[in-house]
Amino acid sequence: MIFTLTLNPCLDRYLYIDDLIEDDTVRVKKVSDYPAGKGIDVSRVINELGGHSVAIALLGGHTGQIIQKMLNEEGVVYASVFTHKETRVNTILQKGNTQYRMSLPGPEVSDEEERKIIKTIDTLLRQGDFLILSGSLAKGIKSSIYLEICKFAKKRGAKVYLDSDGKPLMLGIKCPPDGIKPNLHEFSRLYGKVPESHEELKDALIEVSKKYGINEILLTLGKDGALCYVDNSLYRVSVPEVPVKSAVGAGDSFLAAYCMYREAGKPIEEALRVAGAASSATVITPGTELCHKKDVEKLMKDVQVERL
Ligand SMILES: O=P(O)(O)OC[C@@]1(O)O[C@H](CO)[C@@H](O)[C@@H]1O
Repeated sequence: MIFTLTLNPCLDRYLYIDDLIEDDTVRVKKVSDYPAGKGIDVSRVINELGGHSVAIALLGGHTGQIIQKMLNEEGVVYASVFTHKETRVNTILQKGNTQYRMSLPGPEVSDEEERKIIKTIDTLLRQGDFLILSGSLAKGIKSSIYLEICKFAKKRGAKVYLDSDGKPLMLGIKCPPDGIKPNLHEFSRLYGKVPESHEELKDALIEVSKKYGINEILLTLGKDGALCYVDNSLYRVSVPEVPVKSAVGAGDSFLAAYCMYREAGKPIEEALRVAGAASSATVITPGTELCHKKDVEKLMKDVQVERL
């Protein structure tokens, strides 16, 4: 089974506007809401592709109830620890193809709520399961939480993937997780500088993998696809040029499809191909609707996976 963990979920609210003018009223043409947060996005993509996962999340208040309702409607299985504090609403201003993404800090989480989440994972996780730890941490959650969860999950024999940033990522990789899915900014912070060429990027991937003992690094590069280092081999994933509707969640879609295929025992190349197709399919879909299975199937033939 695949479990995703979202410690700072959100409702992604898109406000479609024609103009953003200083000191003037901005008339919103359309509003669209989606249940989100990186782990929830991963579970929604797995569900859309016909796979199985449980989204473990800390949800709260009216927004938390809305998210639960939306997940129920989509048929996404979740295990939530429910609090009275409002889950955040992340606002995305969409002006044509331009997005302004406002990410909120999230509510204060108590030690007791943190313990309940850990107990939920402890109750559900079995040997051979995949655990995907995704996103930022709500206020009050200690930055070593991913490190702690990773340690006990690995002791239990689960595979752990980490997709975060800043201190939670820097501490979490010390476990180390089996895999990480950084973008170029996050990866550069791990490496210590921005790689200046493609050659340096390849060397950097190997260096980071060896330094921290991370077996799978899935570096997503937006329209340039991905560069991945898995089981001591480098892979380039090239994606087709597609019309961009919203790139929000493209990285989550990559990780979702990859983990779904790996958990099902599929070869690395196949998992990377579907991952590339899922991220492209998300880019052509508006809002945080994420991908549609039919688009993923259609785009598969246009994704190239090359072992370097
Ligand atoms: O603030 P975090 O937890 O880092 O990321 C939250 C978020 O930006 O990530 C998803 C896209 O990856 C969005 O659905 C959501 O709004």
